[in-house]
Amino acid sequence: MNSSSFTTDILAELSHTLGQVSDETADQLVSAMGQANQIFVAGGGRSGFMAKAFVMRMMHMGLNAYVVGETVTPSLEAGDLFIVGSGSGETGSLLAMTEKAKTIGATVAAVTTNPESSIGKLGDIHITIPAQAKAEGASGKSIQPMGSLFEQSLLVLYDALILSYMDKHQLTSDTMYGTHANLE
Ligand SMILES: O=C([C@H](O)CO)[C@H](O)[C@H](O)COP(=O)(O)O
Repeated sequence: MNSSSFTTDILAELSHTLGQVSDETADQLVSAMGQANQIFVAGGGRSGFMAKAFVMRMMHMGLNAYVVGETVTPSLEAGDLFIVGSGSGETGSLLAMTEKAKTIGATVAAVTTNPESSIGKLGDIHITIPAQAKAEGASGKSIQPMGSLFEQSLLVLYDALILSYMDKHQLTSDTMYGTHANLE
């Protein structure tokens, strides 16, 4: 098979997977983004790359959003929003952070493949992306290796949340471009 056939298959997987994500829970997260003083997004490995992309867009929209683990990221406080994206919902460092965020009094939003996972169960808001998680093996849910389908779906979901927030707050690409980095 050539790469364009694989592209078609990947897009079909994304469409099928994201078509099953609940609008209701996604809307809950968009509302929480509007209410929080500060927003923290965590993710490991490739899920962490998607967190960085999401935080960049939230910054463009004027939100106080931070990637967990960066040197300039401040303290989480009670009432802040902590968003964790983890396909397995079991990554140890993320589980420890989620437990701490909960103890501090943050609202926890968990995006995982499994609401019954250790991280999923801690979510005040839980969004389920019904993709294959990294250690699931040949699940039949994806032709792609490991957690690729989850990680791609996570980026598209995060971008959909951005569009929803923009729509609710009458933001445009032009206004957001005003906060884009000018040292690049
Ligand atoms: O980078 C990843 C790996 O390549 C799996 O495809 C994962 O995103 C990373 O290991 C974090 O795992 P999850 O917390 O299960 O998303």
